Amino acid sequence: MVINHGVPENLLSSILDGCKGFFDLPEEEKQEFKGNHVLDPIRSGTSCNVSVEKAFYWRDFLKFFVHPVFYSPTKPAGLSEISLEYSQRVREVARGLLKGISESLGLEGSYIDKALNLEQGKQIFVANLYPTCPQPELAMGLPPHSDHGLLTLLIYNGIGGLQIQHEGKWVNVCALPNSFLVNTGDHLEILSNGRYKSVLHRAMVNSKATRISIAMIHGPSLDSVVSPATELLVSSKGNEPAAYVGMKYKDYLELQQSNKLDGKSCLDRVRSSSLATASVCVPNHEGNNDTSMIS
Ligand SMILES: O=C(O)CCC(=O)C(=O)O
Ligand SMILES: [Fe+2]
Repeated sequence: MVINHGVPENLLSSILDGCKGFFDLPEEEKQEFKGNHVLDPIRSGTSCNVSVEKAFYWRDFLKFFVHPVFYSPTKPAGLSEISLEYSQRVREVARGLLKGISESLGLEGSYIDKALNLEQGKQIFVANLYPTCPQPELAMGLPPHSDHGLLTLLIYNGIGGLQIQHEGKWVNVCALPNSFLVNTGDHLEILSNGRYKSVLHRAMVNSKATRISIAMIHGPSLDSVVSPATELLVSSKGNEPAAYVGMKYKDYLELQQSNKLDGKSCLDRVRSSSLATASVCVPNHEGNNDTSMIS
């Protein structure tokens, strides 16, 4: 959790209000921003009432790319301006954290920035709406997953629901007002050769109050091939094997989003140990893919 981050409180509440305004639009207006493919810059949709393998998911979403090129839905009025400002401010916080993380790994502060070309880094705005659910025990907002990027900075409207897995148990996460919850993503795990682990998390629903969360994902540039930092693999104590094979971030995104969301199964595909038995293959988008479940 990050406090004292410098992003004004009124910007946090305006962006949450702006997203609520989007979800409150009439269905046909939201349809204009539906999108289809995982790399469409704006996508929205619902998984409320959809049964995927006996589990009911209860969530509407809006996702749009905000960097290196800024996109935003044109409705409701004002959302585009607020989301531009919010995205820029949060991006600065994320870059600051990545500088500290680089240093914590014994690397130069600018290491991650340079190695993964963060000037062109993919930043994705994901708004989630979890309406009140009559039978929350039968439904889930988002199933267990890890985020694909480096760091996700999350805010929500004061209604709890996020859980992370810690020592095999699901733990409720409550943030202080106006703070950012920070989840480490798969690409930080890969780059750090497992020194940082991506966080397995899920979102629960409730019967009393509608929850809104905004997850801002910060990833490498789409054409960065990410593998463990070589500097971390050689030391005076000897060489450490690379635990993951390199993959282009764009291919990883497509791989993750064209498969059913299932814990950290996408990361498992690039683990070196799994390569003895399976090959990493990138989908061709012709299958029955549900890309709505993952950020
Ligand atoms: O709603 C939440 O708290 C979690 C959202 C999330 O994990 C995501 O959008 O990837
Ligand atoms: Fe997530």
